[in-house]
Amino acid sequence: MGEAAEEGGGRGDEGMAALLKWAAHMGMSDLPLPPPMPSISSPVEPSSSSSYCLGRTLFVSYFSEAGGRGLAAARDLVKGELILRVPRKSLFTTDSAMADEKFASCVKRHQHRLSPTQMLIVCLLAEVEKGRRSRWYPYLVQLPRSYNTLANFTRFEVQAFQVEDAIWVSEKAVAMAKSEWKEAVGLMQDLDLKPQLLTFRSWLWASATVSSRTLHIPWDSAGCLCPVGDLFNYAAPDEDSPCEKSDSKQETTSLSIQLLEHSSQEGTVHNADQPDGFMQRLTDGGYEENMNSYCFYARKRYKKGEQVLLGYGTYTNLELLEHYGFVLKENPNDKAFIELEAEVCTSSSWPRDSLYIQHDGVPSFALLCALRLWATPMNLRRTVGNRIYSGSIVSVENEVAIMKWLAKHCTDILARLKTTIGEDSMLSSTIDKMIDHPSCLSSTVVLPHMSELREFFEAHGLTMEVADYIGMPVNARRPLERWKLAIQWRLAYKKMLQGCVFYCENLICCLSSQHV
Ligand SMILES: C[S@@+](CC[C@H](N)C(=O)[O-])C[C@H]1O[C@@H](n2cnc3c(N)ncnc32)[C@H](O)[C@@H]1O
Repeated sequence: MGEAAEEGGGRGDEGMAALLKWAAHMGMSDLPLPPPMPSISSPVEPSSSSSYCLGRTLFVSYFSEAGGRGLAAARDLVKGELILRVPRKSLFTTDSAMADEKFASCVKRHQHRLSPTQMLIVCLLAEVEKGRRSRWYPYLVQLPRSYNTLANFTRFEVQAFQVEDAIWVSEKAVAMAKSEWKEAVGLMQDLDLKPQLLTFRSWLWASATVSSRTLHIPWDSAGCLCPVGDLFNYAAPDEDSPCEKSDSKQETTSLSIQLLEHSSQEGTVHNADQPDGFMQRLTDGGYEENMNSYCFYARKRYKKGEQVLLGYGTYTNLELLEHYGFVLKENPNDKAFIELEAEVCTSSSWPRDSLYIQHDGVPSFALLCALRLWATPMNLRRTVGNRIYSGSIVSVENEVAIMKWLAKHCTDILARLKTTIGEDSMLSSTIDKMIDHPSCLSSTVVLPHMSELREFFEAHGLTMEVADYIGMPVNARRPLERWKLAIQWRLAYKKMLQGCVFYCENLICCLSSQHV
């Protein structure tokens, strides 16, 4: 997308200022209700202090450690208060594009063959083609130019995951993107889109835009693109928030903000029991029919200048990578799936996806139950079944046996993976240096990683020697970033397994001393 912004950057200050001016014109506001008179409104206006300011509440800023470009609090914010309202007319949906009759009649001929998400992707590409004629032009030019979602990973980058499960998920994401593109090409040709927009590359861009930026709306399962509202970066949902613990995700919307359970006329609900004076909301955003707008609320207190974050949903690191193109260093919802003997899975009725190691190294409840049952002699399983399902251990012997088995199993898996935790950490910081200082390669390269580095260069048609001499090519930045993401992912995976070994060894120690 020639004119779109670099992720986290933008087409300079002017582009962002133009977007915010456009947002003000479209009626975006930090006020709960549309003001009665335009003259006394407080729209999202570039203020005199900063052209990046949205009304009195938010401003666009850059956060190198959490998401790049994002939104910050322009004043102290109270938990639960409305911070941004985006009117329906500025949301980009399939419906918006279908307002054009010629476009709509062409699309309808293909509609039954394409999913709602494919339709939205086509609509986005058609809107991009309009260039300056598009109503959303100031928004479209601020979209990232490229993404690091899984479907963009090359063969080398996919192999860098090392773990079979992750490789399989990535290959599936790449294959899915290709087949969805092939299904949609006929419609795009009928719409007479420019050849440049018919390519798989353009499709990947548009589908990653939809995957990483859409919000849930009740009338279209593909969701909507929400200008300015999609500048909020992600923080994992708080562990104490009841609905955010839920595993359920919106299938097709990516910033999967569930609908607000209720909303008052003013958009905030007073509740004397809450320290902040606001009813605790179940979510931090949603489409509100009575406001005819997408509304965003502060999920917690924010100090002036702090980044304001949104909980898109509960995701593992692999899911974050698949849909959004990033991983969290500390992700309380991350999970490590390990190979299990068929009998472990069949010995209990727990679904396979509930058998995993948690981010802190502790085996999931279901995994513990399944292992306890598996380690119980067949003829006793029925007798102890109830105890196991209520979370109790069967016996010290049984518990020690499964802990020993699990610790050994994790150790064996770690030993089979090509690199160690230490090597991955070093490689990750080497890549950081290569990204930051592409011209001084030889001083940044650390010897243990020569073979993987060599493979990286070969995958990009370079030799180490040439790259060392001329430095990293500028266009290697994105591949380096994706490679680093794969390494960060496998590092987090290995740490979970190592954490599990520690957990098991500790428990064995405790149980053995108690038993004695
Ligand atoms: C809805 S957009 C948020 C705004 C985005 N930073 C921008 O510049 O347009 C979601 C994207 O922001 C980035 N992002 C959001 N939260 C992040 C986080 N906690 N860490 C790293 N990247 C994040 C990811 O690239 C993700 O796909």
